[in-house]
Amino acid sequence: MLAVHFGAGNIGRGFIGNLLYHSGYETVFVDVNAEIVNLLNEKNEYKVVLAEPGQQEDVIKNVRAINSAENPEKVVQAIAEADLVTTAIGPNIIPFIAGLVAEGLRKRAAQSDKPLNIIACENMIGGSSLLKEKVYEKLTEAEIAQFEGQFGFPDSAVDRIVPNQTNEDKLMVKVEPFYEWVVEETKIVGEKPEIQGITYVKDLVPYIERKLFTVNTGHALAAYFGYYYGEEFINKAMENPQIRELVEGALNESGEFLVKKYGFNAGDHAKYIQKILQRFSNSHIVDEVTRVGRSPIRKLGPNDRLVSPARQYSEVVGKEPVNLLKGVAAALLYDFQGDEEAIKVQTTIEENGVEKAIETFTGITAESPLFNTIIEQYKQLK
Ligand SMILES: NC(=O)c1ccc[n+]([C@@H]2O[C@H](COP(=O)([O-])OP(=O)(O)OC[C@H]3O[C@@H](n4cnc5c(N)ncnc54)[C@H](O)[C@@H]3O)[C@@H](O)[C@H]2O)c1
Ligand SMILES: O=P(O)(O)OC[C@@H](O)[C@@H](O)[C@H](O)[C@H](O)CO
Repeated sequence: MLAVHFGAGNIGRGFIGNLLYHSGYETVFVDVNAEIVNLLNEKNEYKVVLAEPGQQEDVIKNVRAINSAENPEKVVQAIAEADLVTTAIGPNIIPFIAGLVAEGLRKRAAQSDKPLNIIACENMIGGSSLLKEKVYEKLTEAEIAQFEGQFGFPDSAVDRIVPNQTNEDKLMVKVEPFYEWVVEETKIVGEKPEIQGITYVKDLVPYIERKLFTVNTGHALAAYFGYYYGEEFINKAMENPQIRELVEGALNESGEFLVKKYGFNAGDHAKYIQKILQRFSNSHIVDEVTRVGRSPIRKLGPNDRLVSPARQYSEVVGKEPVNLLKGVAAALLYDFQGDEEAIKVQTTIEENGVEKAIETFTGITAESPLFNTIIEQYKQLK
C-alpha cells in the first residue's frame, strides 16, 4: 500500500509517517525542504524516539521522498498511484498544494475509478474540507461531478506534541508518547483505511473542538504568557505558578462550554485537562514557546483556539471569560521578531491602534462586550 504524505516535518515524520509504517504502508513524503528530502532518499528510514524515561526508539522504514518544488510531475504520478494521501504542512500552506493535488487526482481519474481519501492532519477546524475547496477551485464542473464519488476529504483531528528538532541525526524525531488521530468516517470513500491508531467517528466537530480548544488553547496561553514572562520553553513556563493558573483557568472556561455544548462527561473532561497539563510539563520535551506561539494571526483568528472558545463560552455559559481573554491580550503583545505574523500584529497596533488590530485579527468588533475587556487586559499587561 502506498501513502503520499505532504510535509516531512515534525508531525509528518514523528506521527503520521510512524503510524503509516506500522500499518503496512510505504510512505512517500512530499516536501520542499531539499535537505530532508535528500536524507530520506539516502537512508529510506528514520528514528522516532519517545520523550520519556527510557527513551524507547522505533525505526520507521519503507520511506522515500519527493521534492515538490523540483519534481512536481513525480508528485502527480504518486497521487495517481496512491492508496491514501495525507498532509501535515500547516493551515496556511494548504492552498499552495491544491494545484498539485488537483493534477494528481485528474491523472488518477483519467486512468482508473479507484477511490482515494485525502486527509489533512492540521490544527484547524475543517482542514480536509479547506483542501477540497481549494482543489475544486482548479476543476471544471464535469470534473467536480466525477471527483465527488471517487475522492473523499474526511476531516481529522491529530494530537501529539512534537517539538522542533535539534538532533545531530537530522531525520530523527523526538515525540511525546501520547497520540490521538480522529477521522470523520462519513466522508470516507471506498474501504476505510486500516491504520493502527486512527479512531473513526461519525461527527468530528466535538472531537476537533475538544482538541483545539483544550490542548491548543492551553498551549497558546502557556506560549504567550511564557514569552511575556521571559521563559524559553513550555515546560519551564508551566513551572511558573502564575502561568499555570492562567492556563488551567482558560481550560476550565473552555471545558465548561465544551461539556455544556457537547454533553461530555464533566469528570472525564476534568481528567482530560489534567492529563494535558501534565503533557505540557513533560521535562523530556524541549518545546520552545516560539514554536507553540508561532503564527499569532492564525491563532487569533475568529475560529481558532483563543477567540472561538472565548466567544462560545460567553454564548453557551452566559458569562464573560476571564482567562481566555487574557490569552487574546497576551497574543496581541507577542512581539517575537522571528515570526512574520507577530511583526505584522505589532505593526498594525503601532500604526492603527490596538482597537483596529482586535477588529482586524479576531473579528471581534466594538459592539461585542468582549472587545473592551480585551483592551483592558491588553493595557494591564502592557
Ligand atoms: N508539531 C506538533 O506538535 C503538531 C501536533 C499536531 C498537529 N500539528 C499540525 O501539523 C501541521 C504541521 O506542523 P509541524 O509541527 O509538523 O510543522 P513543521 O514545520 O515541522 O512541518 C511542516 C513541513 O511542511 C513542509 N512544507 C512547507 N511547504 C510545503 C509545501 N508547499 N509542500 C510540501 N511540504 C511543505 C515544510 O518544509 C516542513 O517540513 C500543522 O498544521 C500543525 O498545526 C503539529
Ligand atoms: O501547530 P500549531 O502552530 O497550530 O500549534 C502549536 C502547538 O500548540 C501544536 O503544534 C501542538 O504541539 C499540537 O497540536 C499537539 O497536538
